[in-house]
Amino acid sequence: MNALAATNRNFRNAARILGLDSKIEKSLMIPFREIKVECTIPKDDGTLVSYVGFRVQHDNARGPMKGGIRYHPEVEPDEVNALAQLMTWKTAVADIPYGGAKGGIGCNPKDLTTSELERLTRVFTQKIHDLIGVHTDVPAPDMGTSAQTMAWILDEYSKFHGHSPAIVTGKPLDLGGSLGREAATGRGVVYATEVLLAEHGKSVQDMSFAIQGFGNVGSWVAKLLHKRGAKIVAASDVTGAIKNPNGIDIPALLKHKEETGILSSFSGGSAMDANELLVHECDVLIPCALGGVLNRENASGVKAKFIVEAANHPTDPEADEILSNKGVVILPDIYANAGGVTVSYFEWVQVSATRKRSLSFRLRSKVKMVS
Ligand SMILES: NC(=O)C1=CN([C@@H]2O[C@H](COP(=O)(O)OP(=O)(O)OC[C@H]3O[C@@H](n4cnc5c(N)ncnc54)[C@H](OP(=O)(O)O)[C@@H]3O)[C@@H](O)[C@H]2O)C=CC1
Ligand SMILES: O=C(O)CCC(=O)C(=O)O
Repeated sequence: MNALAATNRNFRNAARILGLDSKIEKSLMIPFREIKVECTIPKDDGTLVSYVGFRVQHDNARGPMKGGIRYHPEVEPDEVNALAQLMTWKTAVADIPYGGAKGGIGCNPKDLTTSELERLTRVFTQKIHDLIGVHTDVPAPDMGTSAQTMAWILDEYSKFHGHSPAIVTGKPLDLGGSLGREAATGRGVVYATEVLLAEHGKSVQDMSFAIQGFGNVGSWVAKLLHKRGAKIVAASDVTGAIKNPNGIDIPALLKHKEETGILSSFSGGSAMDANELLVHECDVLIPCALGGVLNRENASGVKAKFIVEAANHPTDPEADEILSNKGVVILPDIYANAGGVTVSYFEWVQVSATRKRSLSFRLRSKVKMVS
């Protein structure tokens, strides 16, 4: 199902349960602003290449709009709209004073060199700099982007608006980033999983896990679950999946992924098709990659008793229904993966407070000098 149709359908159901006024319901389904920009850059060999960048600002009733920037070939307007809407609900569920936004560029970052990625990020920032702001819309990393991407945005934005460390979160520590932001989404997913299992009289040590995606979120989930004694029986990235019924040696897999970038060539397990991971024998399935991966085609084959949505909207509403009828317990994305944006909020407050303190210090020094 189309990502926006799915998100709207879930929202309409929630609005019905809440008894929300139909006019408010309608207004909350229309984004505050949709931005679409052309980003042309010279490649390293001098040829020009063009990409389309998006930023959707969904709602700011509760505070500045907040959400990641994704670099992925499948980035398109409906998906970004859906992700922006989810950010509004997520920041509300986490009770942090933010609204929701999301952005992205339809590109494959693996096909671009570091200098090409830098140029692309800077051009995108030039195109949207007057529509984002430290008190209006604050980007962060998402799929295919990192602290380095945030550093480029910060630097480019600051050329127009003066040094503005609060314009992005998830930035490097040296630029005012927060300790723990990189691990925060995965850590939050693990905390949420522990609480969910405890409610069902279980613990992570008793359970077997399958993890789809081994990037920022998936690798931290695997690392932290493994540390707690959980058995991870399957893991995947875009190159494929591996399984080991006795439990994968996660530190060795992390090292292998870091060194080769290819999870599926890991020798500590047997290879399996990436899609098979979703229907693999396990107690807990944790999708940590793309949206819509659980759908009406594969939902009836899911063996897991629990699904923790670390990715954004990994479960189509149709799959939701099939899985719920099977008694599978699903922990929704807007709760399960809210650890990232929560630490982003701390980073933003921290850097805003530091800047205010340093400005007032400079002002006091000036006043002293004058008197
Ligand atoms: N980063 C954050 O703080 C937050 C992220 N999220 C959500 O979590 C999800 C993952 O984000 P993040 O970890 O940051 O992204 P990354 O880009 O760091 O990692 C994405 C991972 O997914 C893998 N992948 C891509 N396509 C497939 C596929 N078809 N099958 C299996 N694996 C696949 C990638 O493989 P490969 O390594 O080979 O490229 C990579 O390992 C997204 O839905 C994102 O919106 C939610 C909240 C916050
Ligand atoms: O940290 C942030 O501001 C946003 C994280 C994000 O994009 C998400 O939660 O999906």
